Amino acid sequence: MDIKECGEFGLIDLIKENCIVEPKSVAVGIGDDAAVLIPTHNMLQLVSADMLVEGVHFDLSFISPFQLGYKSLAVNLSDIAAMGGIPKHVVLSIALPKKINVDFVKELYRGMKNIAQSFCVNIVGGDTVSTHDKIVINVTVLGEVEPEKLQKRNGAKPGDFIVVTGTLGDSAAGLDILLNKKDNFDFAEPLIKAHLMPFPQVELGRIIAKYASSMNDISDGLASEAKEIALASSVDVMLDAGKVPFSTELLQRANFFRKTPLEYALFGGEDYQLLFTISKEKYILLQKELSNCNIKVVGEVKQGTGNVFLKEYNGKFVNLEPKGYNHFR
Ligand SMILES: Nc1ncnc2c1ncn2[C@@H]1O[C@H](COP(=O)(O)OP(=O)(O)OP(=O)(O)O)[C@@H](O)[C@H]1O
Ligand SMILES: Cc1ncc(C[n+]2csc(CCOP(=O)(O)O)c2C)c(N)n1
Ligand SMILES: [Mg+2]
Ligand SMILES: [Mg+2]
Ligand SMILES: [Mg+2]
Repeated sequence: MDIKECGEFGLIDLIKENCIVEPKSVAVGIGDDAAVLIPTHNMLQLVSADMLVEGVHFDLSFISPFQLGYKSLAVNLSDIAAMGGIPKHVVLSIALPKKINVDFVKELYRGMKNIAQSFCVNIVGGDTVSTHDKIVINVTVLGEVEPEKLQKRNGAKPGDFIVVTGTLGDSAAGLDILLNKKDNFDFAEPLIKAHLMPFPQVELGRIIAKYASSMNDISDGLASEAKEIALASSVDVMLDAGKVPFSTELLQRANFFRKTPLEYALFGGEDYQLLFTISKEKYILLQKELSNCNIKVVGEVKQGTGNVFLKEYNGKFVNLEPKGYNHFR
């Protein structure tokens, strides 16, 4: 069905089913001038927003509407994970060209509701408007965190380890495959999945939050995110190239790509893994709690003034420019 037949209100009617998965904290959901939410006693409230623009963040020739819906929420839940919090609600605003098909919108929301359900997040409202050309999706996410678990970017201390979750560079390598329209080899599948459907590290973030001194999620690349922690904490960060964790898919097929795994990890972005600092004593406690350890020390925090240095494979230290993804460069 054409979107013109359905209209703005018909569209909202289609969207509003199955939006509330955890009704205890929602007094009013979709259907009024504003949603009414019931915060949990003694919890700090977190709010964050990230927008996705067609042609900048996604290309409809290689992302399905389901995947786009999923990813739009995933990148936002990742920011709540980076604060050590629990995502609770999302507000979804979409701008759609008139030529779009209603089935596209249904699939988009199926992707959104799929991830919302698995993270027990309510869709409590949004806005629907038309655009002349490109699709724009804006997500505002609301979350909660205990005051003692709140993780900011400014708590890194000299002597801390700097640590990442998961593997890095997969998403940027996956994007390269998609952009260059290379044939889909078996090994490419997990890399492409890392790009199209990143998994926000909420559960790990909750555990790390008990021990870490600062945290960030990796949207713009390791170099850029490390710089944000270094600047906010007024310290220097020393990253060790030899310690950056890579997936076997990326490592074994490194020759296949235009860039090295390290370049993808440092400057690629969209990994949506967590980068955090932690004292050496607390790192031992964290490792004990995470028996199936999916974290890796990639360097150390030193006294300083906001610089990031990289120990290259040859042992030489270089000043690392935060030349990750930057919208206006
Ligand atoms: N247009 C804006 N108006 C007000 N605040 C903004 C605006 N854009 C960004 N911010 C704020 O700037 C800070 C940094 O935002 P930024 O988007 O760089 O972080 P991020 O969401 O973690 O990264 P990314 O967008 O790459 O995932 C946040 O506090 C954010 O709320
Ligand atoms: C078609 C297409 N071209 C390029 C990219 C790469 N890209 C876009 S935004 C971004 C950083 C994160 O965004 P933000 O900082 O806005 O959160 C990256 C790495 C993509 N995903 N799709
Ligand atoms: Mg942002
Ligand atoms: Mg972030
Ligand atoms: Mg960014």
